[in-house]
Amino acid sequence: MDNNGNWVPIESEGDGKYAKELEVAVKAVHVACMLCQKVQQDLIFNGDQENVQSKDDNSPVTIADWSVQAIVSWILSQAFGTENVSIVAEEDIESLSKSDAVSILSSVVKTVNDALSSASRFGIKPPVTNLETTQVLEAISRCNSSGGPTGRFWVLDPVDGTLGFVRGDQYAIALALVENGEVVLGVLGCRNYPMNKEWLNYQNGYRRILSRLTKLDSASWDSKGCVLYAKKGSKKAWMQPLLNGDKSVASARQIKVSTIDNPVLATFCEPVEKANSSHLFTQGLAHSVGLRNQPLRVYSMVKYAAIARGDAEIFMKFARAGYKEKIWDHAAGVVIIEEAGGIVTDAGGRPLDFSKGMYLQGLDRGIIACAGASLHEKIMSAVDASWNSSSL
Ligand SMILES: Nc1ncnc2c1ncn2[C@@H]1O[C@H](COP(=O)(O)OS(=O)(=O)O)[C@@H](OP(=O)(O)O)[C@H]1O
Ligand SMILES: [Mg+2]
Ligand SMILES: [Mg+2]
Ligand SMILES: [Mg+2]
Repeated sequence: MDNNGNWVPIESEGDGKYAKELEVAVKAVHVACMLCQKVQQDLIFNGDQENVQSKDDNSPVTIADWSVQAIVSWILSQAFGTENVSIVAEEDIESLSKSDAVSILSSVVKTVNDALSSASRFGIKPPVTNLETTQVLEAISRCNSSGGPTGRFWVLDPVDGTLGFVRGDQYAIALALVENGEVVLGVLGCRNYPMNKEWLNYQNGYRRILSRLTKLDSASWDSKGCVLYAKKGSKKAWMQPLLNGDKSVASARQIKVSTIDNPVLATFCEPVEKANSSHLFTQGLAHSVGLRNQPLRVYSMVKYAAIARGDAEIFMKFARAGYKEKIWDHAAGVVIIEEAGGIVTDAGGRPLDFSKGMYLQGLDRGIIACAGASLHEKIMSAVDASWNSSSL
């Protein structure tokens, strides 16, 4: 919102640097949110379980993950020219190209073309004719950059929190632009994170609220969700309601982190799965710092969105020893929190390093994001005090 409390359009953001990149990225994420909503609805309400596969590490991947990667890659290439677009992204086409994946591949191609046929509602020019299977596979596999310290590349997590996605819960579409090792733009699409924060109350479970609401009023489910974005150095982060496709440019309002700096009043969020972050360690840490509120366990980078919007004050992730964090799980969220006024570092207080390829190399123990410096210092000291006695 501007100083008078009005919503302002996306074009008014900043000095014009990266303006086209931001505009295209935000539109692409809106299209991707629409695509995901349709796939999740089919998955949950029609039980289309054949559209969920298991990767070698047993983590899930769905037609939405591949379709979003294809569509974002295609939109970026159309806007900037294939030769100018380099993308580091989570998915590849190995399993999609196998002979037993014919049906899932055709679902991906159909999902991509269906979404592209509605893309003009979001200001994206669709292809003249439907994309062929080979074009879809090519768009997915073009996202094969390995990142690094120089030049410009996009970082895409087509569906972050795929587990939440298949469970009918929270997930995010995360797109960032990195230049010379620094994240310069971040966009997060949170289809199931309403503008109104009450819905993030995990003690009730998103899915339960969803099913109750869907019975009562399916129209209001359709209008939920938000897209957050920020440009490095602007000191501003923005939130748009998800477009229903009736306007090509939505207005946005500025978001800021919470002003709460007293741990007694603060809320921390963390991954839902114990396998992804030690709940035992954060429980001890929370106790020692004096955090009283129950942790908000949320799938995906919606946790970063919650900090940036001021709905929670602390995010912690302590993965098991040996796990290497991927840049696409953090890039967009980090710049959005920082520009909203917050701090994101590893447990040693160093900024996350996006310049060393697809992994966050040299990460010290875990990730700590806070609304303010005083909370951040308290958490870091508590980690130091309890680390050696932990089994991490
Ligand atoms: N073992 C392990 N430890 C830590 N992190 C892991 C691990 N395995 C996977 N991942 C990555 O975690 C991403 C999901 O993180 P979340 O914070 O959403 O976790 S949770 O589902 O809420 O528990 C998830 O992102 P998506 O694959 O995009 O869903 C993974 O990149
Ligand atoms: Mg992810
Ligand atoms: Mg993912
Ligand atoms: Mg995954």
